[in-house]
Amino acid sequence: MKRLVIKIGTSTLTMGTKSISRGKIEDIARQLVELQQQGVQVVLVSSGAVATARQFITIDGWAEEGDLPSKQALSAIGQPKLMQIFSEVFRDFGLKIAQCLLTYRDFQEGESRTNTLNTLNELMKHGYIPIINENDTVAVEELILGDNDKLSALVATLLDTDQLLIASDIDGIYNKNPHLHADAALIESVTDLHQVASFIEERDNGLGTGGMTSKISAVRICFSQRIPVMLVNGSRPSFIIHSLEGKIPCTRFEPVVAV
Ligand SMILES: Nc1ncnc2c1ncn2[C@@H]1O[C@H](COP(=O)(O)OP(=O)(O)O)[C@@H](O)[C@H]1O
Ligand SMILES: N[C@@H](CCC(=O)OP(=O)(O)O)C(=O)O
Repeated sequence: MKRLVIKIGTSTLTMGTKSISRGKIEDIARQLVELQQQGVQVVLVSSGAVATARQFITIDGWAEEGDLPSKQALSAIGQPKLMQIFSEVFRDFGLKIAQCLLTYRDFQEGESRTNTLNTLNELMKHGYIPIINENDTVAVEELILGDNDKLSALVATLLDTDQLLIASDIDGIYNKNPHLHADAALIESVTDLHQVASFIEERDNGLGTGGMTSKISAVRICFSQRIPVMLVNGSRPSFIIHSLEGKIPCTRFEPVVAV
């Protein structure tokens, strides 16, 4: 594999708490060093701006506000602080990072798409890891949907990547929501998205709210360009390397290639 897009959600970065986990960012950095040594180019799509702001801002009422302008403002406050944490931790591992804030519009045919592609390619050519988030000041799609899953799929297709890896708070897709049914069984391999659509049963976890629905939509976008997707549990140590090596349970979405 030469190119890998990895989507890290708020629940992974916070390990389910209210603060960004430096330990988890170290875990990610350690794995990216290993991937770079194997010649893999990595792009991160990372959420966590709003959560980072909530960790630092104590203005009365604000941190708890759920309305869109408050979330946009929190994202603008938290994004540079989040990048500072990435920057400090990744520097200790010798990793070079860059920030790209994008919207869905930047992926439509035209100048923005070309500019985005050129920037990402140039960064990777020079060994920089692009860290992408939605530009929440000018677009609110992902703030409304509550995830960056679609954004990560758009990045994966733009870059014609070999694989998209989505880190979630769960090992993969089950035949029913395991938070609601103790006997739910993990589906390890999916080739037909119609087969799994009926397995989705959402519940709001209060952190990322995109749920399994947005993950399956992201897989659908990737399948349109025959890009495989792995859905893995970001709270597991070494979740990137171990899922790629088949050492931990996860769901692999493999597009069927016509013969
Ligand atoms: N069939 C299913 N299998 C697994 N998870 C499911 C299923 N249906 C709904 N879900 C929900 O999807 C959630 C994962 O998505 P999400 O809440 O967006 O987490 P994250 O932001 O960590 O990616 C699970 O915690 C679970 O509540
Ligand atoms: N772009 C915003 C929100 C995106 C978001 O909530 O995504 P996720 O944590 O993956 O469900 C942020 O960085 O906080």
